[in-house]
Amino acid sequence: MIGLGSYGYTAPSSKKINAYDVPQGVDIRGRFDEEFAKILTKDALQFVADLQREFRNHIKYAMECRKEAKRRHNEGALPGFDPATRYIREGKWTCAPVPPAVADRRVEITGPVERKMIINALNSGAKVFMADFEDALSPSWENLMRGQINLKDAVEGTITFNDKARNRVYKLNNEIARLFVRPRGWHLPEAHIFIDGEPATGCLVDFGLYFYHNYANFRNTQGQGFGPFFYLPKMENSREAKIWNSVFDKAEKMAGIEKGSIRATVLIETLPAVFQMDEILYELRDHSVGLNCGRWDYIFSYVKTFQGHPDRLLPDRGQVGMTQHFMRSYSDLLIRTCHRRGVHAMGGMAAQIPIRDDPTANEAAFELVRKDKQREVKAGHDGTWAAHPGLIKTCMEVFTNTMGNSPNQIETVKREDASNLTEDDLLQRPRGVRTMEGLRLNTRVGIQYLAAWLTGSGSVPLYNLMEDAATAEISRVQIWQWLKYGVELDGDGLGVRVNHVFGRVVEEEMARIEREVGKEKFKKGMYKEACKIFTRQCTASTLDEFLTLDAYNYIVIHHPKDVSSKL
Ligand SMILES: CC(=O)SCCNC(=O)CCNC(=O)[C@H](O)C(C)(C)COP(=O)(O)OP(=O)(O)OC[C@H]1O[C@@H](n2cnc3c(N)ncnc32)[C@H](O)[C@@H]1OP(=O)(O)O
Ligand SMILES: O=CC(=O)O
Ligand SMILES: [Mg+2]
Repeated sequence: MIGLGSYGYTAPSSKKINAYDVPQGVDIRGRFDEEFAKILTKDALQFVADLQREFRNHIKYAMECRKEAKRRHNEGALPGFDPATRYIREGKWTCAPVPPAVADRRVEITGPVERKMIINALNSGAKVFMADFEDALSPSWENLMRGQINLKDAVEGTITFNDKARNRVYKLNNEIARLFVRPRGWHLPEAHIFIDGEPATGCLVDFGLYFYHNYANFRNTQGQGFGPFFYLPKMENSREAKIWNSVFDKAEKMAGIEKGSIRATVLIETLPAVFQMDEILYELRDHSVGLNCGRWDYIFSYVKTFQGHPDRLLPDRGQVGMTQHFMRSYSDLLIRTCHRRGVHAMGGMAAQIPIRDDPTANEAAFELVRKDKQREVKAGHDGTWAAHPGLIKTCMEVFTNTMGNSPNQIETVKREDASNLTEDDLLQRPRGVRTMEGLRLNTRVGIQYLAAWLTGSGSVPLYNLMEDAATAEISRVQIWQWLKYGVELDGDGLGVRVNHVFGRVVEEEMARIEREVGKEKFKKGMYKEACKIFTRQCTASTLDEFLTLDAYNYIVIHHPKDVSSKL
């Protein structure tokens, strides 16, 4: 059952009785399940509702400020450093000391909050596992609630998974990675939970439920007295970090734990945020464990921020790597900023994954990952991300070759040279060409990713690369930008204009997808719906803010009748 566009903002029916035991003003519209009810307890929901009520206006204001910044950028303004907060950038202050439990983060594995993957990731040999409610997860009610159950079992140490088909039981090793959790971004609603007649804020649901059920166990078993630990995505301004800081203060108070127990790494993955790194750390200085280069969303954000600037069009997606001047400058400045403030400067995700059936291609993929990690560690990053357990050993070797036994490079690589980086360096136009193959690949990847997302998978392997919401966004906005400005594909020598061929490209790539995945899977999957959503967004006169916001309407499923009929 698909609730097409149904989450709206309608008030909950006063007659309906919830099977979940909810506090006043809270209405659960997702399917009832006895297992989910152990997460959606009255006390936990009360905590989420308290967060929602205290912070909803701050969040609304922050989202309005995003719109205002967008308006300025669309009128031609460039993002830059804020003169009003120069005193923070130039001031001598540091963040709270790094908790011993997470001093060494040289390799972090990431993955959705799926049961088997959580066990595999915690056992992978990585120092940290970032469990993802965000880029790697399709936020269906089932995925979110099961994700919470899985994390609770993981923190309790009791998580197991029985793969009956393969006759294999998964359980935790004695040594496991430290757990970080990434809630959704500020912009996403949770349409299965209404609070005072409005959908809850997605990230407050993710954070609130996880924190409520796990803080005590986590601090005892994982955090050596600190924690829980979080990754915070997609922020654009330090005012958004300030809200998180207040959320953490409130959570610590509720739990009766010391201020500064909760720690978070902020992803710098929007273009406006690169000019706010000091300010973001400053707001979170009691709760920070660093920043991370979220390179894929950053590239997406470059296009989004410059949607009104036809002189800043991107070349093919495959050419926008970390060695482009604007990307290298961002990583260098992030390292300098973090180390000056005493916290980790984390690298990002190379998209290559192991290729099982082709040893030569596999070695080439590993070599690309190796090079990317060498660049990161030599630049001064304290750790990096791996998409797959098969890559941990390689990443670990590269970081250990340079860092030896030191847990990080915070005190040893200061990168003062990066203090000379200017706004021009951070905004420099990416170089490269645009090709028909680039257009075709964007189309094929975008549609297949969205089809997977609509059917519950938020990260998938496509053409030997990891694809998730952030990488798919690049494919979408790149096509949008090329169409909007009638770009000529200059890399093939054919001089074809994108808007003359896009319709035909979509048809041909859909046919190719059908051939590649097979008729049966194509028919059963949501490829046609995905194609409709994707092409609508690519051809829209105004750029949609997020691919997943519109697509979310297709995965919202309300169950009021099922619930009341059970009573
Ligand atoms: C831009 C960003 O935000 S990056 C961060 C968000 N993105 C991610 O986290 C992506 C994480 N990676 C993945 O989801 C997966 O690696 C994929 C989808 C890219 C590839 O997955 P698969 O095709 O299943 O990989 P493959 O078949 O090689 O998996 C082999 C084994 O490794 C496991 N595995 C693969 N990736 C992971 C992972 N990230 N964490 C834990 N286990 C993993 C599989 O579950 C499988 O386990 P099994 O042998 O016990 O059955
Ligand atoms: O979240 C990470 C990114 O690269 O985007
Ligand atoms: Mg991201």
